[in-house]
Amino acid sequence: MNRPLRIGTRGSPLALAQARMTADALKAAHGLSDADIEIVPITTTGDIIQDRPLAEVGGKALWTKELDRCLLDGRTDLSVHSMKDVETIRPGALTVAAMLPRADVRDRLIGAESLDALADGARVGTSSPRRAAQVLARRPDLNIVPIRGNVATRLRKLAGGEADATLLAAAGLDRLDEAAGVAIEDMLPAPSQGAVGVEVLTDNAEVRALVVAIDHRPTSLCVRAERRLLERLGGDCRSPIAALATIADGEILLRAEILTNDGRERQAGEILFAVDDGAAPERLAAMLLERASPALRGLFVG
Ligand SMILES: NCc1[nH]cc(CCC(=O)O)c1CC(=O)O
Repeated sequence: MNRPLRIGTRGSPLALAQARMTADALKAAHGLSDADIEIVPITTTGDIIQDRPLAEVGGKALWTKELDRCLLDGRTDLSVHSMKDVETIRPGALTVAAMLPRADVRDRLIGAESLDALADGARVGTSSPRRAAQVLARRPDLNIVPIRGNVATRLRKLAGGEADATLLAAAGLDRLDEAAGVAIEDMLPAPSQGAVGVEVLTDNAEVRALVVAIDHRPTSLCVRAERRLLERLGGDCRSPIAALATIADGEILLRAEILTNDGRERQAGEILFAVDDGAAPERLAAMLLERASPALRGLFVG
C-alpha cells in the first residue's frame, strides 16, 4: 500500500498496548517500518461512561461500535480488539482475520492471597456477572460490589478502599507490566479471555491478506470454539458463562460452565473433538442447558 496502514483501537493503555503488539507483528511479518503503520486511538462510549454497570449502559457492543464505524467508513484499515469484548454476532461486512498468540488466560486475585483467605463477608469488587457467580459459588458469604473503569482505575479504587479484593484478567495486567495479584488456578475464564483479535473489512482482500499472515492458528481455533458455545447459549455480558478451549494433537478440549448469578447452581462440562468438528461446542452448550434447572436455563436462549 502507498499509505500507512491505519490501526483503529480504543484509547485505554491496555488497548494501545495491544494495538502496538499487532503493529509489531505486522511489521515483522511483512518487513514494514514504523512509517508504514499508524495507530488511531478512538474513544468509545464505554470509555466515557464508567460509573454504571456495563449491562446497564448497553453491554459489550459499546466497545466495538465506534471502532466498527471507523472501519466501515474507511477511516481505519483494521480494528484491534480484546476478543472478550467482541459480541459473538458481528456485521457481515467485518471479519476477524487474525488472532495474536493467546496470553495467560487466568484471572488474578488482587487484595488477598486466595479466595479462602478473605475474611467473612469481605467485599469483592467486580462488575462481571461471571466472576461474581464463580466467587459466590465458592464463598457465598462474600459481598460483591460493582467496580468499573480500566485496569489502572480499578486498582486505584481497590487501593482507595472501595473493595477488599478484586479480580482482573492476568493477560491485561501482564500487558501493562502490572505484577499485582495471584493467579487463580481452578476458575475457568471468560470465553475469549486473553485473546487479541484483528478485524478487517470482509471485502478488502489486500488488508485481509496482510492480516491473515499474523494469525496464530491454535489461538483462533480455540477462541472460535469458545465463541461458538457462547453464541449457542445466547450469551452476552450479562450471562455468567465461563469457557476455555485448549488444543493438542489436532484435538480441542473445550471446558465450560454456566451459573446462576448467585452462584448457587453451577453446571459444568467438557467435550473433546477433532478441530474440523465445528459444531461440537454447540453440543456441549446443549448438554449444559439440558442439565440446568429452569431458573438457570432461563438466563440463556436455549
Ligand atoms: N472487559 C474488560 C476487559 N477486556 C479485556 C480485558 C483484559 C484482557 C483479556 O482478558 O484479554 C479486560 C479487563 C479484565 O477483564 O480484567
